[in-house]
Amino acid sequence: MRVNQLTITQVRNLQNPSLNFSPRLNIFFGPNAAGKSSILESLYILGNGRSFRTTKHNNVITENNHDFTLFAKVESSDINHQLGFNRQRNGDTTIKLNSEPVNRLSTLAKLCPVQILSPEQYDLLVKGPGARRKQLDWGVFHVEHSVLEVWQKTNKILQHRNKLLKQKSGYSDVSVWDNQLVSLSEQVTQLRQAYCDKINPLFSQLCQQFLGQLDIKINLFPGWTDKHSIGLSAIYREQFEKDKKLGFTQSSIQKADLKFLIDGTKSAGDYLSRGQQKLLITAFKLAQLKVMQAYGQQAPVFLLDDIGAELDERHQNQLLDLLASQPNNQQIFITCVHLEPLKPLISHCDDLKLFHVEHGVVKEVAKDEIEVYEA
Ligand SMILES: Nc1ncnc2c1ncn2[C@@H]1O[C@H](COP(=O)(O)OP(=O)(O)OP(=O)(O)O)[C@@H](O)[C@H]1O
Repeated sequence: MRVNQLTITQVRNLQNPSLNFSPRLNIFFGPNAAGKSSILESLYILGNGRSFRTTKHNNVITENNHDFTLFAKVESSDINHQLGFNRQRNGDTTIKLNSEPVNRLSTLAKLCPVQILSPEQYDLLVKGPGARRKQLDWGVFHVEHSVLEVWQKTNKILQHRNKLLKQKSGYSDVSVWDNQLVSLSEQVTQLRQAYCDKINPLFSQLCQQFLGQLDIKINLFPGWTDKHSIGLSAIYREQFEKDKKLGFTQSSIQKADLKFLIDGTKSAGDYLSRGQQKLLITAFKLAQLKVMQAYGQQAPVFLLDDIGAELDERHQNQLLDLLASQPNNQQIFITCVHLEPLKPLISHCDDLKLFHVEHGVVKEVAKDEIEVYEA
């Protein structure tokens, strides 16, 4: 998938730019607080319906305005589409695809897969399991769209079961749902496990590149522990009284987690330095990108926010080499303050666009003009 054109209206400090992008590499450079990340935020919203920086949509709307609008021309599976996204301060959202209203965010996600690596995500290992599960499920969905229906059914039954548990219903009433719940939970787990099996060799290889000889792998925790291999049905039977007391199902796909383990046992979050954790997350995101390139319906747009901020020179160069070796159908958007470290990537790539951003004004700059800005 690629974004060919984007018009941004009333997003943060941006002065309503209308931008034509390169299908390969787009670099936004300029001083702090210029508006660079706000452009990536707009691209991210196109594919996810929400920001990666805030859970509050209203923060994205330019102060003293009522709404923001994004209008994009995108190419998805070789078909051109026009995509519009408008969000009002009162929460009303209108999404239009080729002038037709879109009611489901999953339609956006299928059409415009967007992956991001930003400083906000470097603490993924030490955050709660929810953030890791989100990353996992994002990857599973983009390799196997059918998982969405299974998730939705599973979550509906879980909600119903939890309601009965809260009402202190008896075992016979609650367990009516268990067979179906177990079967659906196993389907979700199988798809998650299949994704982990796909990503692990690519992830380990990238970790070796970034972190040296450490043996790091991803392990899926399905959401329950089955020490005696009794199966989920028996676990539900065993845990019923405790579930009833708590008022919810303790063992479920909603408790799943991705464990990043060193030598199969040590938790990477407890063992690695902050810097190493950042490299691990970078390797994980790149592995997700590679899985999608290999198995997904289409390659996602890859956003790299503040590329120079968190990595030392050697690792930044490794990342840039990896970006330079991405396949031709991989569209990349990068933000940075200074272009100097990116010069090898810039000279290597023929099909790139550079944009200078300052005080919310975005201006396309030719390769031979950049010295003026870097002076
Ligand atoms: N709702 C808003 N309305 C107007 N301006 C806003 C709004 N929200 C944030 N801003 C301002 O927009 C500017 C753009 O921030 P942004 O994070 O996009 O810049 P940046 O170029 O990525 O900066 P950095 O290099 O420091 O990460 C900031 O000055 C911020 O204070």
